[in-house]
Amino acid sequence: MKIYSSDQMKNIDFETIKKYIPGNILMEHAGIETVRIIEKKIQNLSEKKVIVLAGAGNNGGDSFVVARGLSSKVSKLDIYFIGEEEKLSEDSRLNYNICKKLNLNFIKNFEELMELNEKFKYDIIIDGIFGIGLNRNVIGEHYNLISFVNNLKNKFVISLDIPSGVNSNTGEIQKIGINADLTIAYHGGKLGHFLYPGREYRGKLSIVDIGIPNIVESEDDLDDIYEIIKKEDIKFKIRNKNIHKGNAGKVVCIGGKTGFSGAIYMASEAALNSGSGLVYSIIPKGINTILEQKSTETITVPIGDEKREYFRAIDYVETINFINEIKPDVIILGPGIGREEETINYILKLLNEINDINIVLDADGLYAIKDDLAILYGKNIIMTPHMGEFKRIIKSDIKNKLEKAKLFSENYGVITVLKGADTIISNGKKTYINLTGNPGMATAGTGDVLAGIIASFVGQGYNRLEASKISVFLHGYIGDKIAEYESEEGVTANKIIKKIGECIKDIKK
Ligand SMILES: NC(=O)C1=CN([C@@H]2O[C@H](COP(=O)(O)OP(=O)(O)OC[C@H]3O[C@@H](n4cnc5c(N)ncnc54)[C@H](O)[C@@H]3O)[C@@H](O)[C@H]2O)[C@@H](O)CC1
Ligand SMILES: Nc1ncnc2c1ncn2[C@@H]1O[C@H](COP(=O)(O)OP(=O)(O)O)[C@@H](O)[C@H]1O
Ligand SMILES: [K+]
Repeated sequence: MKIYSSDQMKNIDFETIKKYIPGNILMEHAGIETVRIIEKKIQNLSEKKVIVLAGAGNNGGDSFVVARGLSSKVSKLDIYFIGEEEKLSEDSRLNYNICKKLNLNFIKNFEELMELNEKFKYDIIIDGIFGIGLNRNVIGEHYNLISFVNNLKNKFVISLDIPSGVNSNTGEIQKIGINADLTIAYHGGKLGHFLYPGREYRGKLSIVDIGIPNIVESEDDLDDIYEIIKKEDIKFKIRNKNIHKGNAGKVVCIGGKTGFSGAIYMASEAALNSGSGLVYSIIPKGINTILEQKSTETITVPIGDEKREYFRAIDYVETINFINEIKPDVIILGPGIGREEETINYILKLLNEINDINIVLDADGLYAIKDDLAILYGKNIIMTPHMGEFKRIIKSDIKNKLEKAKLFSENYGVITVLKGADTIISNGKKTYINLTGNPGMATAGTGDVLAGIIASFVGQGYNRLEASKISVFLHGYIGDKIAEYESEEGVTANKIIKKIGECIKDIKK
């Protein structure tokens, strides 16, 4: 499902108003649709005492329409306008004046608001303080107002378009944000509704149509496309009836060192359980015995001498020879591989040699390239960093992480799967935010499993972006199933592997 950045949304509003529908009609739609949703969702509405908080922008304008629509349907309604009348936009002023003419009660100042609340105890708060026009940190009287709302007891907070204080592009909180129970968004979801921490602030999300004609978006070919991944967007390919293991996807996992054999084991098992025909694990010989005992279907390919506990640079020759011989569809490079200097050189030498094969670069494979990013150019790479690994690579903080992941993908020609509670997948043009998964997945090895699933789907012929999208959704979906059957605490990487098949079936339904 498509979602929007604030610039895209502003542009859509602008084009609609310029060519087709006046702003005050859009505002009317936004406000009236909001009233309709409130009537549907709030029981005993006629008994409720409502305070409408209106800011100086068009979000405030929407709230004047809501105030007018709700005033006769509730037991008490007051408006607190935090702004200057002279600075209101034409559309907002129109609705402000209607509220005045209707003699709706405007609260004079913050002190009066507190007094009235003491007396009546508002039970519904309409938040029209800021919408997608928020462009700086919230301070002063706005800060105090938001803090006042968040501290109220027994209230139901409804934010118009986006909770005030949440940045609609990044989901970041601009110093303080309204903690909403329900957000009613106009025309479409915004990035800030789905990226944390904004995702936690917005409560339930309802998206309403405000009458923007379809033609506006077809005329406006958006350069960047943002989507959240829905179950119905996941399309698994039908497996060809006469395939054999040699052409059902050949995956090579490269990684492991003493103490970290589990990572490569889990990546390989995840690949197998996602449908790959053949999975090989290239590992330092020193851990071969352990891995052979654990794996039954995976073919282990030990490299180096008996005591070799980690890869050395020279091992790349043997590795490349093997790769040239078996011609895999995809290589996972990095799980459990470690950070020995020799190993880093091994990884860099390998990457220099491999040009046409798909690579999932994970874990310490990402550590190895952190000072040699040019090595990524011209290759078919999916990178799967978590936030810490990504920070190390881009050498900056991860504020505005979506934009940074998108830019990185564009600049280096890779697909970035930036893992977290709101995993972001981008090829630089198209960017997805994933909604599946839960805090139970913050446990050792779940990342290795994801790398294995992604590689498996790449190997089965899905394009890299599609494979990443499907895998991230599926991985989180399985985590959610385990949390539902057992508990979030019960989620482990091994359980995720075991449920891959069942959940693929589930998603196909
Ligand atoms: N006509 C339109 O374009 C439509 C706009 N709509 C509404 O309009 C909203 C966007 O309206 P605006 O662009 O006017 O923006 P907002 O209503 O979000 O507010 C922006 C105003 O707040 C000020 N501001 C921003 N950050 C501030 C801060 N931290 N502290 C104090 N003041 C701050 C800005 O200078 C500006 O005056 C949408 O979210 C939506 O609710 C909808 O009514 C649909 C139609
Ligand atoms: N709070 C969370 N909500 C949803 N998914 C999460 C959460 N925390 C972690 N995950 C997922 O779990 C996986 C963890 O991967 P990673 O950090 O690489 O762990 P490891 O290195 O232990 O395998 C990622 O896919 C991430 O998206
Ligand atoms: K708002």
